[in-house]
Amino acid sequence: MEKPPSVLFAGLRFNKKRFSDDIARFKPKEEEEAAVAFQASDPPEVTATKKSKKRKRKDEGPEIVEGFSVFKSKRKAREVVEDEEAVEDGEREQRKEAEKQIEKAAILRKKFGIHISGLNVPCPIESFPELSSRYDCKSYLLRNLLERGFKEPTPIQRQAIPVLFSGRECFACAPTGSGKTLAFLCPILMKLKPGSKDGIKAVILCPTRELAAQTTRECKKLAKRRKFYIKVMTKELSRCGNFEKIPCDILVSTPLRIEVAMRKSKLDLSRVEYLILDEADKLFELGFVEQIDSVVKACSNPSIVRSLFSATLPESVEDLARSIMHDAVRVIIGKKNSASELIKQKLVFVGSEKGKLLAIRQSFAESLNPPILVFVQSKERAKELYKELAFDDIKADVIHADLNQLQRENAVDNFRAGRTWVLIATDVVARGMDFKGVNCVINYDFPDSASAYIHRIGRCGRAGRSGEAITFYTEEDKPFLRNIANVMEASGCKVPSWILDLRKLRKKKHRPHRDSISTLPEDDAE
Ligand SMILES: Nc1ncnc2c1ncn2[C@@H]1O[C@H](COP(=O)(O)OP(=O)(O)OP(=O)(O)O)[C@@H](O)[C@H]1O
Repeated sequence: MEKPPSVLFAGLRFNKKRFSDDIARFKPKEEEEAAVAFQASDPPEVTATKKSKKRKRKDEGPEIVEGFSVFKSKRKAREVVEDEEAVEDGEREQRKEAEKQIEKAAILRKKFGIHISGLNVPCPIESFPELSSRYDCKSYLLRNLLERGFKEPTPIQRQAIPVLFSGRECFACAPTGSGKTLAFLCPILMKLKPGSKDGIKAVILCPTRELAAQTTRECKKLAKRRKFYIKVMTKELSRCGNFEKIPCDILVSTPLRIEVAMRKSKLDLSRVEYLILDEADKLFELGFVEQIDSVVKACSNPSIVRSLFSATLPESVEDLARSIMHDAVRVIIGKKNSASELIKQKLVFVGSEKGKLLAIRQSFAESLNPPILVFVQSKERAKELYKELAFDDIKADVIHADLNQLQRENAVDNFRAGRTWVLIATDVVARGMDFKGVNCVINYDFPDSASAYIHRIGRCGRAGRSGEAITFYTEEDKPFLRNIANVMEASGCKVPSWILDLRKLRKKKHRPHRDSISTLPEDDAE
């Protein structure tokens, strides 16, 4: 099993006074060794060598007291030389091994576009079975991964699993649909003992109930064949659940519900070992940040491992998080804050609100390739567009925050099952939701920021599949085009040069008042 790097230096105990001359001779080497180990990737084999050496030295018996007899000191001198040689050999071997591991890690990272910062970052895994050889991962988990059809780890999984498993805190930024969920669930399941009676051991926070429910489902599938208690925080649980009696190893919640539970129910988070903030940049936005703060405080276990995951992690969020994290590792896959390269992105000028309705109808008439997700700016507009499309013999549905939980769940389930072809949505499903096989995302209303754009279009082009994203824009949206165009260009899409020449805008959010969506003349629409 992988051990912290400090183990590498344990066991070397010299009588410094006695061997001061030798120490002087060895000094430069020690420094060199420290430098190598600082960069080293926790090579497990190296750790093992050192451990056995430590044991051997202990078995050699008590140290000989200087000046005890001439015979003994002669023997001692010979032993010292032998010892030195052995230490030199060991060190050389160790250094060679560490260098090999560093090289291997560098090759893997280059191959998979993994960028890291932080000291002593564990080597990425080459394959899922390596979890078992390197970390003693139980066979049930490998079996579950295989059953889900996951043959190879994705780049974020290759790096984030070893990082979290070895107890390092972590910021992770990887494209939408690249398997971040499994990257944090795997190490949690590997590390925790199932069915513990002494409280919640892992907390996963997500910005929406839909995402919390999805993550819980994913976690249960991965934990199959093990008696983990995995719970999603429902409204009832948060208000009147007695967590002293409810067995729970892993708790998934929105920030609001967990905060209510901390106030109203007996929710003790002091034994939590893993705290994951999924869609972390959203969780650090105004409206969530106070709740997050109280959860972070309540997770008071000194050895807690906290981590942030998102497809978009602005510097401001990293700075804020860095102030609470210890010795965190930063893992970026590909280019930071960029859209998935699997999505073909297109900007379409529609002139006005009326133009949008014509354009979407025309697009559906030409080729309707469901499932299609259509994003609008507000719940009012979602209802309006739904009314319009309902006339058109298209199996459409709508999801927004005005629906009750059951209606929201039904909308998601029907879309997942293919009973709904077109789902009209607000940003409530823009983040994290994994609708399998969405072919096209239409931004009916221009997204309010570059990160909103990345997450919205990221509902297609997931898990290696291709997708298409169409963004309508009007005269009013033109000044904000450049933000989106930059994202498009960074992910390899063609963008007209005039857009890239537009002036940079200071204002990041764009949420204009828009005319209502209707084919009726203005007066009739009133
Ligand atoms: N190793 C793997 N091999 C194949 N598919 C995988 C693998 N890991 C995860 N997936 C699948 O990839 C899809 C996307 O995964 P996930 O939802 O975790 O993405 P994400 O990176 O969290 O995306 P988002 O940023 O949108 O939240 C899921 O359907 C998941 O089952």
